[in-house]
Amino acid sequence: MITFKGLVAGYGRAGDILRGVDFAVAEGSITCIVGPNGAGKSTVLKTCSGLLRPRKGQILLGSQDIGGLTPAAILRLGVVQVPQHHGLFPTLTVRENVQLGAYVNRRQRERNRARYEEIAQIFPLIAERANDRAASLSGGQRRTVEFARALMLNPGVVLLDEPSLGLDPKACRQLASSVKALNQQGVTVLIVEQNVRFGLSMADNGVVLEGGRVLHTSGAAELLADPDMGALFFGGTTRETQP
Ligand SMILES: Nc1ncnc2c1ncn2[C@@H]1O[C@H](COP(=O)(O)OP(=O)(O)OP(=O)(O)O)[C@@H](O)[C@H]1O
Repeated sequence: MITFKGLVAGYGRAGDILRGVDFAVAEGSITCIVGPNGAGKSTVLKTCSGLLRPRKGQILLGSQDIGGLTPAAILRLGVVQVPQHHGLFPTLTVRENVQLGAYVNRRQRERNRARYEEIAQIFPLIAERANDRAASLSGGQRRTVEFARALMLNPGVVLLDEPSLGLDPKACRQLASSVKALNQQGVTVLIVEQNVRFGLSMADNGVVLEGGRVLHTSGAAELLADPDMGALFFGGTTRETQP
Protein backbone atom coordinates (compact mmCIF):
# COMPACT_ATOMS: atom_id res chain seq x y z
CA MET A 1 0.00 0.00 0.00
CA ILE A 2 1.23 3.48 -0.88
CA THR A 3 -0.40 6.44 0.79
CA PHE A 4 0.10 10.03 -0.33
CA LYS A 5 -0.64 12.37 2.57
CA GLY A 6 -0.80 16.14 2.12
CA LEU A 7 1.88 15.96 -0.58
CA VAL A 8 3.22 19.34 -1.70
CA ALA A 9 5.91 19.52 -4.41
CA GLY A 10 7.15 21.78 -7.17
CA TYR A 11 10.17 22.75 -9.25
CA GLY A 12 12.88 25.26 -8.40
CA ARG A 13 11.67 28.60 -7.11
CA ALA A 14 8.35 28.38 -8.92
CA GLY A 15 5.23 27.82 -6.85
CA ASP A 16 3.90 24.47 -5.78
CA ILE A 17 2.59 22.12 -8.47
CA LEU A 18 1.17 19.53 -6.06
CA ARG A 19 -0.84 21.42 -3.46
CA GLY A 20 -1.78 18.81 -0.88
CA VAL A 21 -2.33 15.49 -2.65
CA ASP A 22 -4.11 12.77 -0.67
CA PHE A 23 -4.89 9.30 -1.98
CA ALA A 24 -4.02 5.66 -1.38
CA VAL A 25 -2.95 2.92 -3.78
CA ALA A 26 -4.17 -0.44 -2.54
CA GLU A 27 -1.64 -3.26 -2.43
CA GLY A 28 -1.84 -5.46 -5.50
CA SER A 29 -4.08 -3.01 -7.38
CA ILE A 30 -3.73 -1.14 -10.66
CA THR A 31 -4.47 2.51 -9.99
CA CYS A 32 -4.62 5.12 -12.75
CA ILE A 33 -4.19 8.87 -12.27
CA VAL A 34 -6.05 10.95 -14.86
CA GLY A 35 -6.65 14.66 -15.28
CA PRO A 36 -6.01 17.61 -17.57
CA ASN A 37 -2.59 18.64 -18.92
CA GLY A 38 -0.45 20.23 -16.25
CA ALA A 39 -2.53 18.81 -13.37
CA GLY A 40 0.62 17.37 -11.82
CA LYS A 41 0.16 13.69 -12.67
CA SER A 42 3.77 13.04 -13.70
CA THR A 43 4.94 15.12 -10.74
CA VAL A 44 3.23 12.64 -8.39
CA LEU A 45 5.25 9.81 -9.96
CA LYS A 46 8.49 11.80 -9.79
CA THR A 47 8.09 12.39 -6.04
CA CYS A 48 7.26 8.72 -5.54
CA SER A 49 10.41 7.50 -7.33
CA GLY A 50 12.63 10.09 -5.63
CA LEU A 51 13.35 12.23 -8.72
CA LEU A 52 11.69 15.16 -6.96
CA ARG A 53 11.83 15.91 -3.24
CA PRO A 54 8.48 16.73 -1.63
CA ARG A 55 8.22 20.12 0.06
CA LYS A 56 5.65 18.86 2.56
CA GLY A 57 3.64 15.76 3.31
CA GLN A 58 4.37 12.06 3.24
CA ILE A 59 4.57 9.16 0.82
CA LEU A 60 4.08 6.06 2.92
CA LEU A 61 5.20 2.69 1.55
CA GLY A 62 3.51 0.50 4.13
CA SER A 63 4.43 2.46 7.24
CA GLN A 64 7.73 3.89 5.98
CA ASP A 65 7.88 7.46 4.69
CA ILE A 66 9.87 7.30 1.43
CA GLY A 67 9.28 10.97 0.55
CA GLY A 68 12.67 12.62 -0.01
CA LEU A 69 14.73 9.41 -0.10
CA THR A 70 17.16 9.10 -3.03
CA PRO A 71 16.00 7.28 -6.18
CA ALA A 72 18.52 4.50 -5.39
CA ALA A 73 17.13 4.03 -1.87
CA ILE A 74 13.56 3.94 -3.18
CA LEU A 75 14.58 1.41 -5.84
CA ARG A 76 16.09 -0.80 -3.13
CA LEU A 77 12.74 -0.68 -1.32
CA GLY A 78 11.11 -2.17 -4.41
CA VAL A 79 9.60 0.85 -6.18
CA VAL A 80 10.59 0.99 -9.87
CA GLN A 81 9.65 3.71 -12.37
CA VAL A 82 9.48 2.78 -16.05
CA PRO A 83 10.66 5.81 -18.05
CA GLN A 84 8.23 7.48 -20.42
CA HIS A 85 10.05 6.56 -23.63
CA HIS A 86 13.46 5.88 -25.15
CA GLY A 87 13.95 3.35 -22.39
CA LEU A 88 15.79 0.67 -24.36
CA PHE A 89 19.28 0.41 -25.86
CA PRO A 90 18.47 -0.22 -29.53
CA THR A 91 21.71 -2.01 -30.41
CA LEU A 92 21.51 -4.44 -27.48
CA THR A 93 19.44 -7.61 -27.67
CA VAL A 94 16.13 -8.11 -25.90
CA ARG A 95 17.86 -10.38 -23.37
CA GLU A 96 20.60 -7.83 -22.66
CA ASN A 97 18.08 -5.03 -22.24
CA VAL A 98 16.04 -7.08 -19.76
CA GLN A 99 19.13 -8.17 -17.84
CA LEU A 100 20.20 -4.54 -17.43
CA GLY A 101 17.25 -4.20 -15.05
CA ALA A 102 19.36 -5.99 -12.44
CA TYR A 103 22.48 -3.88 -13.04
CA VAL A 104 22.53 -2.63 -9.44
CA ASN A 105 22.69 -6.28 -8.30
CA ARG A 106 24.97 -7.41 -11.14
CA ARG A 107 27.23 -9.50 -8.90
CA GLN A 108 24.36 -11.84 -7.99
CA ARG A 109 24.70 -13.70 -11.28
CA GLU A 110 22.88 -16.91 -10.35
CA ARG A 111 19.91 -15.07 -8.93
CA ASN A 112 19.73 -12.79 -11.96
CA ARG A 113 19.89 -15.74 -14.36
CA ALA A 114 17.04 -17.47 -12.54
CA ARG A 115 14.99 -14.28 -12.44
CA TYR A 116 15.50 -13.75 -16.17
CA GLU A 117 14.19 -17.27 -16.86
CA GLU A 118 11.09 -16.57 -14.74
CA ILE A 119 10.45 -13.34 -16.63
CA ALA A 120 10.82 -15.07 -19.99
CA GLN A 121 7.99 -17.37 -18.83
CA ILE A 122 5.78 -14.44 -17.86
CA PHE A 123 6.30 -12.57 -21.17
CA PRO A 124 6.52 -15.04 -24.08
CA LEU A 125 7.85 -12.21 -26.30
CA ILE A 126 11.06 -12.13 -24.24
CA ALA A 127 11.75 -15.80 -24.88
CA GLU A 128 10.79 -15.58 -28.58
CA ARG A 129 12.86 -12.48 -29.38
CA ALA A 130 15.69 -12.89 -26.82
CA ASN A 131 18.48 -12.61 -29.39
CA ASP A 132 16.96 -9.87 -31.55
CA ARG A 133 18.13 -6.29 -31.23
CA ALA A 134 15.67 -3.98 -29.46
CA ALA A 135 15.72 -1.73 -32.56
CA SER A 136 13.83 -4.43 -34.49
CA LEU A 137 10.82 -4.40 -32.13
CA SER A 138 7.51 -2.58 -32.60
CA GLY A 139 6.47 0.15 -30.14
CA GLY A 140 4.20 -2.18 -28.15
CA GLN A 141 6.88 -4.87 -27.99
CA ARG A 142 9.40 -2.33 -26.68
CA ARG A 143 7.03 -1.41 -23.88
CA THR A 144 6.80 -5.10 -22.95
CA VAL A 145 10.61 -5.34 -22.79
CA GLU A 146 10.68 -2.23 -20.56
CA PHE A 147 8.19 -3.85 -18.17
CA ALA A 148 10.13 -7.11 -18.20
CA ARG A 149 13.26 -5.16 -17.30
CA ALA A 150 11.44 -3.46 -14.42
CA LEU A 151 10.60 -6.92 -13.03
CA MET A 152 14.26 -8.01 -12.80
CA LEU A 153 14.56 -6.47 -9.33
CA ASN A 154 11.39 -8.18 -8.17
CA PRO A 155 9.65 -4.90 -7.32
CA GLY A 156 6.57 -4.51 -5.17
CA VAL A 157 5.48 -1.35 -6.99
CA VAL A 158 5.87 -0.29 -10.63
CA LEU A 159 5.22 3.32 -11.72
CA LEU A 160 4.25 3.80 -15.38
CA ASP A 161 4.29 7.30 -16.88
CA GLU A 162 2.10 7.57 -20.00
CA PRO A 163 2.78 4.03 -21.22
CA SER A 164 0.45 4.36 -24.24
CA LEU A 165 2.24 7.44 -25.61
CA GLY A 166 2.86 7.01 -29.33
CA LEU A 167 1.30 3.53 -29.54
CA ASP A 168 -1.30 2.48 -32.09
CA PRO A 169 -4.45 0.59 -30.99
CA LYS A 170 -2.95 -2.85 -31.56
CA ALA A 171 0.13 -1.94 -29.52
CA CYS A 172 -2.15 -0.54 -26.79
CA ARG A 173 -3.89 -3.91 -26.51
CA GLN A 174 -0.51 -5.61 -26.18
CA LEU A 175 0.48 -3.03 -23.58
CA ALA A 176 -2.70 -3.67 -21.56
CA SER A 177 -2.01 -7.41 -21.45
CA SER A 178 1.59 -6.74 -20.34
CA VAL A 179 0.34 -4.46 -17.54
CA LYS A 180 -2.04 -7.23 -16.44
CA ALA A 181 0.84 -9.73 -16.53
CA LEU A 182 2.90 -7.43 -14.30
CA ASN A 183 -0.01 -7.08 -11.89
CA GLN A 184 -0.66 -10.83 -11.81
CA GLN A 185 2.86 -11.22 -10.44
CA GLY A 186 1.57 -9.40 -7.36
CA VAL A 187 3.03 -6.06 -8.42
CA THR A 188 1.12 -2.93 -7.42
CA VAL A 189 0.89 -0.66 -10.47
CA LEU A 190 0.44 3.12 -10.44
CA ILE A 191 -0.15 4.55 -13.93
CA VAL A 192 -0.42 8.06 -15.31
CA GLU A 193 -2.34 8.15 -18.59
CA GLN A 194 -3.40 10.90 -21.02
CA ASN A 195 -5.58 8.37 -22.78
CA VAL A 196 -8.22 8.35 -20.08
CA ARG A 197 -10.43 5.61 -21.39
CA PHE A 198 -7.50 3.29 -22.04
CA GLY A 199 -5.88 3.96 -18.66
CA LEU A 200 -9.05 3.45 -16.66
CA SER A 201 -10.00 0.34 -18.62
CA MET A 202 -6.80 -1.35 -17.36
CA ALA A 203 -7.20 -0.13 -13.80
CA ASP A 204 -9.06 -1.17 -10.65
CA ASN A 205 -9.15 2.35 -9.25
CA GLY A 206 -9.04 5.86 -10.68
CA VAL A 207 -7.77 9.12 -9.22
CA VAL A 208 -8.73 12.45 -10.82
CA LEU A 209 -6.11 15.14 -10.31
CA GLU A 210 -6.72 18.76 -11.18
CA GLY A 211 -4.66 21.82 -10.31
CA GLY A 212 -2.38 19.81 -8.04
CA ARG A 213 -5.18 18.39 -5.91
CA VAL A 214 -7.20 15.19 -5.92
CA LEU A 215 -10.69 15.97 -7.09
CA HIS A 216 -12.17 12.51 -6.98
CA THR A 217 -11.24 8.87 -6.35
CA SER A 218 -13.37 5.84 -7.14
CA GLY A 219 -13.43 2.47 -8.84
CA ALA A 220 -12.09 2.83 -12.39
CA ALA A 221 -15.22 1.33 -13.98
CA GLU A 222 -17.41 3.72 -12.02
CA LEU A 223 -15.32 6.68 -13.15
CA LEU A 224 -15.44 5.56 -16.77
CA ALA A 225 -19.21 5.25 -16.64
CA ASP A 226 -19.73 8.67 -15.07
CA PRO A 227 -20.89 10.99 -17.88
CA ASP A 228 -20.13 14.10 -15.82
CA MET A 229 -16.50 13.08 -15.45
CA GLY A 230 -16.13 12.48 -19.18
CA ALA A 231 -17.66 15.78 -20.15
CA LEU A 232 -16.24 17.91 -17.37
CA PHE A 233 -12.63 16.85 -17.13
CA PHE A 234 -11.72 14.96 -20.25
CA GLY A 235 -13.70 16.79 -22.92
CA GLY A 236 -15.65 13.61 -23.56
CA THR A 237 -12.48 11.61 -24.22
CA THR A 238 -13.58 8.75 -21.98
CA ARG A 239 -15.75 7.75 -24.93
CA GLU A 240 -13.76 8.90 -27.90
CA THR A 241 -10.24 7.55 -27.53
CA GLN A 242 -10.85 3.85 -27.19
CA PRO A 243 -7.82 2.06 -28.60
N1 LIG B 1 11.25 19.90 -14.64
C1 LIG B 1 10.32 20.86 -14.52
N2 LIG B 1 10.67 22.14 -14.25
C2 LIG B 1 9.73 23.12 -14.11
N3 LIG B 1 8.40 22.91 -14.24
C3 LIG B 1 8.01 21.66 -14.54
C4 LIG B 1 8.94 20.57 -14.70
N4 LIG B 1 8.23 19.45 -14.97
C5 LIG B 1 6.94 19.81 -15.00
N5 LIG B 1 6.81 21.13 -14.74
C6 LIG B 1 5.53 21.87 -14.67
O1 LIG B 1 4.71 21.29 -13.67
C7 LIG B 1 3.35 21.29 -14.09
C8 LIG B 1 2.78 19.89 -13.95
O2 LIG B 1 3.51 19.04 -14.81
P1 LIG B 1 3.21 17.47 -14.90
O3 LIG B 1 4.12 16.93 -15.96
O4 LIG B 1 3.25 16.85 -13.56
O5 LIG B 1 1.72 17.51 -15.42
P2 LIG B 1 0.81 16.33 -15.97
O6 LIG B 1 -0.46 16.34 -15.21
O7 LIG B 1 1.59 15.06 -15.98
O8 LIG B 1 0.47 16.84 -17.41
P3 LIG B 1 1.08 16.46 -18.81
O9 LIG B 1 0.32 15.31 -19.24
O10 LIG B 1 0.83 17.68 -19.62
O11 LIG B 1 2.55 16.17 -18.58
C9 LIG B 1 3.33 21.83 -15.49
O12 LIG B 1 2.92 23.18 -15.43
C10 LIG B 1 4.75 21.72 -15.95
O13 LIG B 1 5.08 22.76 -16.85
